[in-house]
Amino acid sequence: MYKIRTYNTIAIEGLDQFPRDRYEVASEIAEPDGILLRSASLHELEFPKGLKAIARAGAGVNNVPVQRCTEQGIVVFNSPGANANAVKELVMAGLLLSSRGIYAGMNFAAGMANISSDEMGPMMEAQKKQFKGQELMGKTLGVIGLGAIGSNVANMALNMGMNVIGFDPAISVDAAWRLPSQVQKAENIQQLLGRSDYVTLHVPAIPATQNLLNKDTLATLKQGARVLNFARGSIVNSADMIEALDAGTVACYVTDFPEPGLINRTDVLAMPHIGASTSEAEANCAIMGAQQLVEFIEHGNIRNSVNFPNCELERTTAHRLCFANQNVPKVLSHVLNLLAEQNLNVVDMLNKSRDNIAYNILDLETAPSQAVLDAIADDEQVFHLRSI
Ligand SMILES: NC(=O)c1ccc[n+]([C@@H]2O[C@H](COP(=O)([O-])OP(=O)(O)OC[C@H]3O[C@@H](n4cnc5c(N)ncnc54)[C@H](O)[C@@H]3O)[C@@H](O)[C@H]2O)c1
Ligand SMILES: O=C(O)CC[C@@H](O)C(=O)O
Repeated sequence: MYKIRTYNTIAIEGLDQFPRDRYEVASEIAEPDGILLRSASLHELEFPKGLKAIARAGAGVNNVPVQRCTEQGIVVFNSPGANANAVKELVMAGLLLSSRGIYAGMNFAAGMANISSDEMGPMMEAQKKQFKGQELMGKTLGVIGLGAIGSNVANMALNMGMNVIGFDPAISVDAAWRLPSQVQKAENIQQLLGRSDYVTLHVPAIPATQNLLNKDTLATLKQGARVLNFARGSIVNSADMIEALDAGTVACYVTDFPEPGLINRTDVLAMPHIGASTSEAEANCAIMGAQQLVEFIEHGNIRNSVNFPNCELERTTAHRLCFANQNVPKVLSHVLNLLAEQNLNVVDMLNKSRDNIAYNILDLETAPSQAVLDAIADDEQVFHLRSI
C-alpha cells in the first residue's frame, strides 16, 4: 500500500483520486510516500526517509522548504491556476468593497433593528451621504504579477471598464499569450504605482518580493489609491502600510493576510486568507495535487513540479525505471551501458533537466535484475532510483 499523509482539510474530491485498494490516506501517517497539504508549514518538519513527493493543493509554496526538498530528492508540486478564478472573484469583491460604503453602510443598516418603519426611511436618507463611494469604470488598476491570477484579474477589470497597467519582469510566454492586448506594460513598479487608482498584488512570496510595498514604493503611489493584497502578508510591510494609511496616501487596504496593527481600522478590510476558499477551488486544487502524486508514485511522471523538471512519458511496458541525477555529462550513457550489458532493451525513454537536476524515465522490455539496479544506484550522480 502507498501511504499519503494529509495536512489541513483536503477536499473529498481530491482524496477520492487515491484508489482505496492501493492507498492509505490519513493525517496521522508516520512514513508516508507522499504529502498532500494546503497552508500548513513544513519548514520545521524533518522529512521521513521514504518520502518521495509533496503536493501543495494551491499556488504558493512558501510553506514548503523547497530547497531542502530538492537536496533530499523530494519532488514538490503545486496546482497552478486551479484556484485563480476564486481569487479573481474575491479581488472583484475587494475592488467594490474598497470603492463603495458597502461594509459601513451594512453595519449602519444592521444598527436600525429597533427603529420603527416610519423613522427608518428618513434616517437612511439623512445618513446615506456618509456611505458615498466612487465607480470603477474609467479608473486605472495596476496589476503586479501577471500569472494565473493576475491575468484573470486584468481581464475582469477590463470587462468592468477599467484601464489596466501591469508589471511582471518574469512573465512566462504562456502568461504573456493569455494577457489581453489592452493591458499597458509598466517598465517598473514605481511607474505602475504612480499611475494606478487601485493596485492589486499577485506575486509569489519569495525573497525578491518581500516588502515589495514598503515606505519607498508606497511613497510613489497616487494619493488616495486603494491597495489589495490577496498574495501573501510578507509582500507588504505592514508598519509602512499603516503609515501610508494614516497619511491618506492609501485610502483603503484590502488584505487577505491581516496583522494585529491592521485590525479594527475603518480603512482596512481584513479577511482571514479566504482567497481560495470556494468549493470549486478547493476541489480543483485537491484533485490536481492528488493526481500529480498518483502519477509520480505509480508511474514516475512529473507534472507541475516547482523543483524538478516536468517529465511525462506514456507507459509502454510494465517495467519502468525512473531516476534523477546531477545534471552532468555521461550519467545517462553509463546507465544505458549498464542496461545494455544485461541485454535489457529500452523501448522508450525521456530525459529532462532543470538547473542542476536531470530526471529520466526508461521503459524496459523486460524486468531489470536487482544486480543491475544496484549497479545503477552505485553511480554517485544518480539518486531517487525506482523500478516501478
Ligand atoms: N489568498 C489566497 O488564498 C491565494 C490563493 C492563490 C494564490 N495566492 C498567492 O498568489 C500568488 C500568485 O498566484 P498565481 O496563481 O497567480 O501564480 P503564478 O505563478 O501563476 O503567477 C505569479 C506571477 O508573478 C510574477 N512575478 C514573480 N516575481 C515578480 C516580481 N518581483 N514583480 C512582478 N511580478 C513577479 C511571475 O512572473 C508570475 O507571472 C501565489 O504565489 C500565492 O502566494 C493566494
Ligand atoms: O488552501 C488555501 O485555502 C489557500 C491556498 C492559497 O494560499 C494558495 O497559495 O493557493
